[in-house]
Amino acid sequence: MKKIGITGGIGSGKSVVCRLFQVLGVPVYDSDARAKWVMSHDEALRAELQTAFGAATFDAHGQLDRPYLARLAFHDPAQLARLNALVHPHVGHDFAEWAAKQAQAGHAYVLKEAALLYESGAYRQLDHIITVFAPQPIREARVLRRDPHRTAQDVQAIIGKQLSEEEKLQRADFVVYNDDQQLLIPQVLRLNGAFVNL
Ligand SMILES: CC(C)(COP(=O)(O)OP(=O)(O)OC[C@H]1O[C@@H](n2cnc3c(N)ncnc32)[C@H](O)[C@@H]1O)[C@@H](O)C(=O)NCCC(=O)NCCS
Ligand SMILES: Nc1ncnc2c1ncn2[C@@H]1O[C@H](COP(=O)(O)OP(=O)(O)OP(=O)(O)O)[C@@H](O)[C@H]1O
Repeated sequence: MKKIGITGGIGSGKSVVCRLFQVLGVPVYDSDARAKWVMSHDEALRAELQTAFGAATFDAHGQLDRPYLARLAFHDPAQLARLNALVHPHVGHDFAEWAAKQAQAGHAYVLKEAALLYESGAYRQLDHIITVFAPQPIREARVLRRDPHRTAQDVQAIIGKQLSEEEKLQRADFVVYNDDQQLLIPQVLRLNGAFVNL
């Protein structure tokens, strides 16, 4: 079973493209969602996060305070590096377990969706990488529509923490253009046809 990564900057449309693959029956691992899950449920990681970022990391109900962590991490490279170093290894193990189960179920390939496949080193666990590309002004407008709590500066700060689109395009094995010019479904169907025969 092939493990294929799918990445792209914030607002590029990774989740939308993954939903199309899911419609075709392809299992998709959502790294963002799983990162949040392990940060909330893994007791050792919770303790490490609290030590690193203080009592305010979890609210009075024990829930992860994401806006607090976002303020810390997306505006301070040292804090972000610390957060990544704590969380990414857990996501890597969680993905390996998940992928082993999918292999037993007989799937030809699975997708791992993550904003940070190259930055986190996760690409090393994968056979091929797809980059979803959209120009920055389109990405910013999409995120501001999707996340009303974020300002344009917030989105630009996050973009500044991610690898440039040029580098992602250069390193990718496959590209999906989600630039409001090219149709998505034919691109996904073409890739699916290629992946089942890899
Ligand atoms: C800092 C946190 C709590 C902020 O949560 P919040 O709900 O505000 O934002 P959300 O998770 O939806 O992220 C918004 C977008 O920011 C980008 N982003 C997320 N984490 C990172 C990161 N570590 N570095 C750069 N960009 C990131 C992604 O494009 C993401 O979709 C959260 O992003 C987090 O826990 N990040 C660390 C884990 C991680 O690296 N996840 C990404 C893939 S494994
Ligand atoms: N082709 C498109 N046409 C219209 N809206 C789109 C298109 N692609 C994505 N969107 C919208 O743009 C927003 C961002 O897309 P999506 O959440 O898939 O991005 P993402 O790459 O997963 O972002 P993030 O890194 O933040 O998780 C969503 O609200 C989505 O519905």
